[in-house]
Amino acid sequence: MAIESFIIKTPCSSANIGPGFDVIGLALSMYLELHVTIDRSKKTSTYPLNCRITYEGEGEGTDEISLDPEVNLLTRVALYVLRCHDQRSFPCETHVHIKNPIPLGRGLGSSGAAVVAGVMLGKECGGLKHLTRERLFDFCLMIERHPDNVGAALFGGFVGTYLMPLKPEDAARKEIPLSEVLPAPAGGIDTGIKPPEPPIGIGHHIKFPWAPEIKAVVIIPDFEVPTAKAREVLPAQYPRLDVTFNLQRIALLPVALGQSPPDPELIYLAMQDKLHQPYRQTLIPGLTEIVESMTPSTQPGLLGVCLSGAGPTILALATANFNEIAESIIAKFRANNIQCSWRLLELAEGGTQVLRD
Ligand SMILES: Nc1ncnc2c1ncn2[C@@H]1O[C@H](COP(=O)(O)OP(=O)(O)OP(=O)(O)O)[C@@H](O)[C@H]1O
Ligand SMILES: N[C@@H](CCO)C(=O)O
Repeated sequence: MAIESFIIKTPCSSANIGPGFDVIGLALSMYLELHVTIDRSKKTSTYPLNCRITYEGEGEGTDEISLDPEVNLLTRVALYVLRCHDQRSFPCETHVHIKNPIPLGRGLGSSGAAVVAGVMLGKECGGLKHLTRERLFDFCLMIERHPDNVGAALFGGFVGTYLMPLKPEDAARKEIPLSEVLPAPAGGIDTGIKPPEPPIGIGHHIKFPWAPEIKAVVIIPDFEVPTAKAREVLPAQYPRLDVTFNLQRIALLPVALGQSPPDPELIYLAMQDKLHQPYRQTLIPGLTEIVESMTPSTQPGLLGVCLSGAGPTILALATANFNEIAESIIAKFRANNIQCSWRLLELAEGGTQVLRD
């Protein structure tokens, strides 16, 4: 067949869910889509690396989204996977049309979704059938070092994620990133040299049950907080009491959110945090007030509220009165001169899918 086409569909995600900093991820029903066409009848291409990128959605036409395949986050990641398998460029001629409804830099895992869709694009374009989802997770972790968003976007559902310590010989490899997020994927600009393959089994995940009554209200402020900036405000060390506070709640969280019918008081308690939200208040005016004032007793239907990922989006888990809950949070942001939009989302169970006719 001269023309091959497929769609890669990856959910957005909310990380942390309060106490589970860099551990817990929740895949939600807003999807990044890549509509890919490979026209193998073409023997040469005028596009760099044989790849034409078109884009619609969040960030369209801005500097944040490059249409150069060596620069765009999604295609850079795909090239990293291809180059680890001795393929220097995309098949001739590849067209990737990106449809992205996930707002950038808002705490809904836009970069995690781009990284996951990118590794899947590399696998599909390269015909790399041997790459399992677990192995693709290793590739994702070479680019986005915290596993919560990428774990949820790749595997779907409500997940706990964890990293295995690198072996001493891998930790000594200069090209294995030890920082949180690489400025460029391992291997970087094409030097003609095969980039370093990720160590095997860097990251793992476990799926938790999710009560079907629970929906996610996401309130999205109209400004960005880049994840790197939201990590810079965190301290290098924490008081023991604060760590214990989070450990006690993270032990409750997966049980509390899996029980049907949900217990609002238990969930509210289980979603509290002292490790990242108090520090991020400096970047997100109104955050502490929202988290402290929104309770199941003041808002019927509400289960719990937290910062989504690195923010500024607020995640409210609820079983009813979604509109009232969203309006109440929007009013608190408005008092700080911040405008918001909101969406009602559901658990995205399946993770990243590749759809073919
Ligand atoms: N579909 C995409 N295509 C290309 N680049 C993207 C895409 N989605 C996100 N990005 C890149 O990722 C950056 C946002 O990443 P960042 O980690 O700061 O925020 P986030 O992933 O939205 O939030 P969080 O990690 O807190 O959930 C954007 O500025 C853009 O450079
Ligand atoms: N766990 C990460 C998620 C953001 O990508 C953080 O809170 O910084």
